[in-house]
Amino acid sequence: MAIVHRLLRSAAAAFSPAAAAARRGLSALAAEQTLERNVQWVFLGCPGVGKGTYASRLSQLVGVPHIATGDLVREELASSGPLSQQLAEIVNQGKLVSDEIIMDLLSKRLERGETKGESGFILDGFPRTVGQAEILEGVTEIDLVVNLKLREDVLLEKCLGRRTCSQCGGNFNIASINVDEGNGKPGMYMPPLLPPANCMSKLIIRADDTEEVVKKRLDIYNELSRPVEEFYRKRGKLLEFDLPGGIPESWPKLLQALNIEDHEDKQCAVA
Ligand SMILES: Nc1ncnc2c1ncn2[C@@H]1O[C@H](COP(=O)(O)OP(=O)(O)O)[C@@H](O)[C@H]1O
Repeated sequence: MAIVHRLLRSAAAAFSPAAAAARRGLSALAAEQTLERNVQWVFLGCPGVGKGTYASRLSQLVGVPHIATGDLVREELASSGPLSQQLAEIVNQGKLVSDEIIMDLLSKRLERGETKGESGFILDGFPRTVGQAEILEGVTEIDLVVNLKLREDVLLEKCLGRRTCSQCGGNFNIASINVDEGNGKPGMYMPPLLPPANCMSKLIIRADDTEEVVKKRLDIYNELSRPVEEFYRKRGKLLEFDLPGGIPESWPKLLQALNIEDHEDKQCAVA
């Protein structure tokens, strides 16, 4: 991890073609830390698919940090630091932040984690372009990439239903999705994930979760992030996962696909 954040930082500072060759040379150094370490996974998927929800649950189960670059961007935005105005304009238009800024935020986050003894990670929202995937590949080994998939009309509804508690930071979703396919095809039911009563009056909506901006983010995903799926598919690292429904239905199936047992879930079920 120490190596990963240092290398990401040097990647952030070195965006010239001449630096590309040097970056490739760094991979040998990074390989040292793949011998004995925690998992290094990536979650891909369109806005609203549930990357944050599933990556966060898995990170608790596997014992590695869940690092969402969207959260890092929002923290920076809220900090009213020198970048916040610039970031607000980009994010609220649904556009991508520059690689340089993202690398800088990510390497700082990894560095903070390292001082707390963290190792391994589940990345959510990074890499989002083939360029970012190449940089990541140049600095460390990714073991597995989970590609979460859901139909586009449902994604929009899910984004519009997202709510966050401004006090506890909990993420909820008020959308109740019930797609009836007809023609004998299986429908899809995703119950809302409602907040507890004490969060109800403190719910906020992300500024970029408006219909116009979500549509723009979906377009950008299709243009710039979809090729990242192919990048990892070619390397045999992509696990495709079609979400069958809401969390109660999808979570056990995702664990099954990942070959992971959730003992706590079983204990809860028994209790
Ligand atoms: N890896 C990244 N590269 C560029 N911009 C990013 C990246 N991660 C997050 N962002 C910025 O932060 C915003 C919110 O990210 P995120 O919470 O991951 O959104 P989404 O719900 O669209 O997956 C993005 O629309 C983008 O502006």
